[in-house]
Amino acid sequence: SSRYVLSQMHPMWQEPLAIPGGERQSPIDISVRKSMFDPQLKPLVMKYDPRTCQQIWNNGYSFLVEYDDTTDKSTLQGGPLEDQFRLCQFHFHWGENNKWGAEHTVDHLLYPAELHLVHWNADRYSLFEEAVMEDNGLAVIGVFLKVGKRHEGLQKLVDALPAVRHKDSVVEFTRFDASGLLPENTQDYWTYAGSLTTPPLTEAVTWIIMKQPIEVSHDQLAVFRSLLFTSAEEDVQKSMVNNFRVQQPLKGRTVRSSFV
Ligand SMILES: NS(=O)(=O)c1ccc(B(O)O)cc1
Ligand SMILES: [Zn+2]
Repeated sequence: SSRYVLSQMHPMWQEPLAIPGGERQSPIDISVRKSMFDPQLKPLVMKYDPRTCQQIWNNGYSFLVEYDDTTDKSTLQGGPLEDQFRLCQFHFHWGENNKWGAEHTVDHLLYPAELHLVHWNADRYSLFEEAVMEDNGLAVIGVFLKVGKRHEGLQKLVDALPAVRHKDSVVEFTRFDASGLLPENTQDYWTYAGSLTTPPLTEAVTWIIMKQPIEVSHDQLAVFRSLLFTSAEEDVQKSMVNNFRVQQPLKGRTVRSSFV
């Protein structure tokens, strides 16, 4: 077909000028030596029920694996959190090559991709849309991806991606265990107060960034890059790559660690 596939050299969208508050924006670089060990941080407790997994949706920024969050079947609690949060979706950010793509960095170390498991505070709010406006409304677990051996748990998801190649496409996707995407060690993490990294950029997120990355194969990551930012009707197709936000000022925030 006469369609062109362009790879973008810049993050996916221009930064809006004024951001609400702008005091706790994400993503950030995590300086290991400047983070503070907090012995009062509790173990994280993830209880994800694969039966709550519903579909994959290409929203034009990333692909979202969406969960039924109308009950307390898939939850996150513990760690820095005082309340119980419900899993509503997970998605990824990645680059056009394996040199960059993640949103957070650790001592400026770049990873090729980053997984975000998005949860909202169901003890205090009744809908995600409500919680997204509150400073204790959301909790997002970030997991770095590095290129190495094939990730068996990811393959079912990778095989479904061609069905959501274009923006606004949806495919049924059920019985997927999100905990299979977590690293073996989920007790070593950094946590800080931040924001969504795509519009509406609201400062509602308690970030929990895992220290241990997961390994995925080069070929698995290459399938992410076969997705498109653009819908099927558009003449010029744009590869969905570099869908990460530029890093934001720390503005005096402290990053705490659960480990020494
Ligand atoms: N990239 S992120 O995890 O900060 C995130 C999560 C959810 C939404 B959203 O539902 O608009 C936007 C960004
Ligand atoms: Zn994200």
